[in-house]
Amino acid sequence: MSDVSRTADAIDDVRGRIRRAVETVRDTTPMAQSFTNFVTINLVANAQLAAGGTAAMSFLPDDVIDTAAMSGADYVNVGTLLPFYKDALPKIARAFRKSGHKWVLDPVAAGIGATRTEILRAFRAAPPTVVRGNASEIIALASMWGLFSPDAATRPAGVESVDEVDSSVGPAKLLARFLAASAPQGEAAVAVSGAVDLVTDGHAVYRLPGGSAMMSKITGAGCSLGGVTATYLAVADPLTAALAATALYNRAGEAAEAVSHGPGSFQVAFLDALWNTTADEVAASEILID
Ligand SMILES: Nc1ncnc2c1ncn2[C@@H]1O[C@H](COP(=O)(O)OP(=O)(O)O)[C@@H](O)[C@H]1O
Ligand SMILES: Cc1ncsc1CCOP(=O)(O)O
Ligand SMILES: [Mg+2]
Repeated sequence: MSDVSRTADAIDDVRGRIRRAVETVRDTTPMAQSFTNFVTINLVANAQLAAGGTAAMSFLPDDVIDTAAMSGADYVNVGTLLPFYKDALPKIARAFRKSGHKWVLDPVAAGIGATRTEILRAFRAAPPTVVRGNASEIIALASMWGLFSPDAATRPAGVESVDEVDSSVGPAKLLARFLAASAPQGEAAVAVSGAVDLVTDGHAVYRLPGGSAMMSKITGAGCSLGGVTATYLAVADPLTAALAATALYNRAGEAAEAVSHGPGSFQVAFLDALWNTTADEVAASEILID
């Protein structure tokens, strides 16, 4: 078989898995619990509902750990931190590891602040199944876990990326391999968002163009993408979950841009589009494999 037909077969297989993940979420309404920031918590829950899942938000370790037993996967986002999170989050991560519970980490603003760095460093010993972030966050996390040495020009960012998605390919692959080697199921994924999104399982690199620049004019497009990735992770393998959520976001962003007039109406239209975009439309998304 030629390389071209092998790649075509691989893409067909990926498209089938994406379609099934989107349909299974809509058919089975899985719960994905979140421990997330105060800024965008409402959009995360609404996006999970619009994608077809259900949401549950909590910050208390005993509550999160008990609810995880009923949750297909969890979402942890370190965007806004409180002092007690320094103990709570590593405790929660260790409990997830012990029970083999799948979870998505969004390392918002990785590299900023001693408390955030301490929490993110602690996750190295009890790692997530999927990391989803912008390019700067992925580079910073891979660097603080000692998987990669950034050049002197790399600097910590706030919640917005200061790096191009392409500059995160190496760190994203190293991070995904580390996660897979630590995962009870032996599989993991890293998703990097931007104008052209990138998803990797540590071996293949998938690029997904599309979406809308308006997604960076509302707060929480990235956070809610992480929450919806957890919704798909409840029913699918990590790579499929990351690809399905990323592709759904790109199609929904385009649909919302076409009917909205600014950030306010864009957010409303975007939730409608998460609900209305079909599994076939998500699966037919342009996907380029390296
Ligand atoms: N310029 C852009 N063009 C198209 N889509 C974009 C653009 N910027 C961000 N997005 C989309 O917005 C969502 C959030 O990505 P991003 O803004 O990188 O996350 P974060 O908010 O965590 O920094 C993703 O679905 C991404 O594809
Ligand atoms: C503005 C802000 N500040 C702390 S968390 C947060 C939300 C970030 O959301 P996103 O990463 O989805 O843009
Ligand atoms: Mg973000």
